[in-house]
Amino acid sequence: MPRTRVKICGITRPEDALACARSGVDAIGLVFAPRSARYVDIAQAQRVLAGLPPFISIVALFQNPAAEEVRSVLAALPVSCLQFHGDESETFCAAFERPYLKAVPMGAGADLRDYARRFASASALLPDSHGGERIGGTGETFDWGRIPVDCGKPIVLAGGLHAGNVAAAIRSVRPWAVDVSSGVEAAKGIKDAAAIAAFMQGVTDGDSRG
Ligand SMILES: O=C(O)c1ccccc1N[C@@H]1O[C@H](COP(=O)(O)O)[C@@H](O)[C@H]1O
Repeated sequence: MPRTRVKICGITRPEDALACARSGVDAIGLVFAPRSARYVDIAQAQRVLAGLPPFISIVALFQNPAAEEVRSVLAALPVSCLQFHGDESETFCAAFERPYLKAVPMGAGADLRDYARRFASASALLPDSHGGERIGGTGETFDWGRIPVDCGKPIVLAGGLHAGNVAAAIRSVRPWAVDVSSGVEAAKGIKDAAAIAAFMQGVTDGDSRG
């Protein structure tokens, strides 16, 4: 089994991007959803990425953006992957010829197999606790038992993960990757290097036992 990949989302400061790199994080997420407390504009995103060593994937997160907003970010930043966290259609998500993650709000009735069929072009599905008024980055978990063993797409598990529960989440879901924002923060948009390191240890524990 490959080790579970880790994405840390909502990076707003260069020092937090470096803390991720030093802890062995695979991907960092930049939030371009204006309603988020973790929103960065392109200039801030460029500052965040300026001192980052190579081989760390950059994920650009959007929520119901205009196509032009996505294109502006892609033109200005070395984005490896897009993340769509709203009600975007498959046609829209696929229009940028870039790998993308499609977030799935795990409210009542959410059906990951159905999403896998409808978003055949997605690289992975990202089940999360958002939906309704909750835009994402909620820090809330959902019932991991609702994720089918093989839904037809790799799973990037999100929603309320932290150092204390990520090992159990990995043993329960066996996702391709885990994604965290609130659970490694000192305050909204301000990451905590010790919490990131502890989270990485939790991932190692989840991979090594059970
Ligand atoms: O992080 C945000 O502020 C955000 C805003 C809008 C949509 C998604 C957002 N974050 C994503 O939410 C999940 C879970 O976050 P948390 O660990 O529960 O805080 C994660 O995929 C973030 O990428």
